[in-house]
Amino acid sequence: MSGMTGMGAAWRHLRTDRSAVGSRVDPAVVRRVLGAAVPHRRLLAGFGTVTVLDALLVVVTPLLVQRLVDDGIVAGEVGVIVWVAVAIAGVALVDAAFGVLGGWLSARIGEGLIRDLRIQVFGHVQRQGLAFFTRTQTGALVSRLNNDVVGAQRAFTTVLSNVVANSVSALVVGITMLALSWQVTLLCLVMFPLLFVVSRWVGARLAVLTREQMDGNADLGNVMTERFNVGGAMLLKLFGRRTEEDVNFALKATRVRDVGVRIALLTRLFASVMLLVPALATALVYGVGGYLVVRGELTLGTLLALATLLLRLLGPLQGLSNVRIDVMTALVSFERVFEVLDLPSTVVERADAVPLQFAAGSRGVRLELDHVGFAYPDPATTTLASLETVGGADRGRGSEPVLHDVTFVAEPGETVALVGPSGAGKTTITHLVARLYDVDRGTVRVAGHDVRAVTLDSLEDVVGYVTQDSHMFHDTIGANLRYARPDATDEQIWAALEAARIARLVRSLPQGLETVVGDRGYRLSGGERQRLAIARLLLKAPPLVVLDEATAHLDGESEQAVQEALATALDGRTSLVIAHRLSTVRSADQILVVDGGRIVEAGTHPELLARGGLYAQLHGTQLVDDTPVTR
Ligand SMILES: Nc1ncnc2c1ncn2[C@@H]1O[C@H](COP(=O)(O)OP(=O)(O)OP(=O)(O)O)[C@@H](O)[C@H]1O
Repeated sequence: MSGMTGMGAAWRHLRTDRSAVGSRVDPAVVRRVLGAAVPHRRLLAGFGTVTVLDALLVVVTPLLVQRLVDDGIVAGEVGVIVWVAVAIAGVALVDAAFGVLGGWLSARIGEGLIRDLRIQVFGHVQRQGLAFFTRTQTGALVSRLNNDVVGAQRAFTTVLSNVVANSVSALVVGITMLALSWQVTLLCLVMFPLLFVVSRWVGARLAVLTREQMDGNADLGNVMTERFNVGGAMLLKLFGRRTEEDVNFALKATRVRDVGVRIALLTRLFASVMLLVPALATALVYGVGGYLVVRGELTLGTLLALATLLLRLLGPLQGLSNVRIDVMTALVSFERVFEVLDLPSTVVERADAVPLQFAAGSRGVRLELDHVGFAYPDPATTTLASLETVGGADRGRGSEPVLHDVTFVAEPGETVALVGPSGAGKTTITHLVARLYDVDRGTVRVAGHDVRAVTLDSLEDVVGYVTQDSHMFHDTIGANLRYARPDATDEQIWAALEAARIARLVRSLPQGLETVVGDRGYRLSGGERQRLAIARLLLKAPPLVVLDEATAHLDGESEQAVQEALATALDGRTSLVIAHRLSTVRSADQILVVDGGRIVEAGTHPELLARGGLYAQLHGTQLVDDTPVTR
């Protein structure tokens, strides 16, 4: 460690984004960072000790060289030569051992810190309300979880080793050199300011270029991720924009190339200066020192020791000149992580929340919406601007109310169908049932309890959702199903698959339950995916089911399979269904017609038809006639 290359360390600093340096050190952030380090204090103490001892070793070898030359070679004492040479080897061994030990300790501290921060951020993000995820760009969030957390860790251990090791080394080397020959030392030190001037100049320019390069690369990355997925690629093909896309991409790639070339040029310049200054200083040491040796004012050994020490001063001095950048960069990374940790969730479990109780095996639970009013939360409160998908132009503007005075009751075991024009608020109503969002006015009650008064886990156990595009993780069919019920036996899983009319397909797959599905796995058709989601729901067996019926036309056979599976899933449960099919509304106990966020009509199919209102209009245009032609 003591032989650290000044060049590598200096270069890393130059590439550091200096935008952080202008900001102020926030004592609160510093306190939190220290708090995060507390669990690792023993390792930190060990790391500090090893670093200091290692830094002290920097001067030992040059001093041994002095003895070797003066007392051994010049004096013709072979014994001394052997003794000192062995000692030099010993120091090298100890140095190497300290290097390994220090590296291990710093990795333990750093990786431990990453682990702690990752677990905290993951847990916190998981508990965010749905509003957070509708606004947040997944890439930006994942990068925050990966890069910033790693950045915080790296900066933290860098600051530690930089400040401690470099201060001790610079101090010890400086004092030793002065003690050996203050004249030569002062003369050499005159050269060093030149190094700082150049490195600052290059650093300032590189900071700007580095940022440009990062932005440029991120830009390229975004273009690719947005277009190289099924949705984006489809859009590209449907609108025939290939040539424009090529040109746009080429422009961005050119920008990245130009910045890259300029960075390379500055790098070479910097490298040359970094080599030149010590070389000139060495020339000075040998020139002036050699003269002093001839005049008998300096021994040959001392001259050689000075020359060696000089080179060992470079790295620590360079490192110390960048301590502020290191500290600020570390704090900025930490701040960005803390920013995510401090974002409050829109849906929070009350401290006095109780588990939602319902009689096991009951025919569903009662669902009641009581004068519910709702507006989607203001984007400013749901996510961080830096994590948003859109420009955030609507931040802070608040949202218009989407639901007004919505009141209805679904008795245990009843099916309530929601129908209405697009954008009327049907999906929004379903979101309020499992508290994906909180109401602004009125109350949502499940089994007689206000959903805000019960624990989120117990509420999630009671309510099951099957959406049009139910998500499957990139995992096996078995694992996806067990997500609903980890202790399910294979028999129970097959029973659920059977009931969801998908068992035959799973059996026909070569790997059966072990078949990997999801984004990058086996391509399930719309109908298959929905039936698998129904099987998952059946395993969970919630007494209240929220269902968004498929609007897409499936082929006759899957259509019938999905309908049968749904009939099984809803049987004996309370259900709230966004209905798109005639068969569903006909069999529903109650149909609610939603328009402009209000329930404008309610009743059974014949009642509403007879009324001749909005339902009668929608009936002909919006509902898929899937009733078998038996009449
Ligand atoms: N996450 C959201 N943030 C802000 N506004 C939203 C959000 N989701 C939906 N809206 C708005 O709320 C209103 C109701 O939307 P909702 O999705 O509930 O309608 P819907 O009846 O289910 O429509 P569709 O049948 O087309 O799915 C719409 O004006 C919509 O733009």
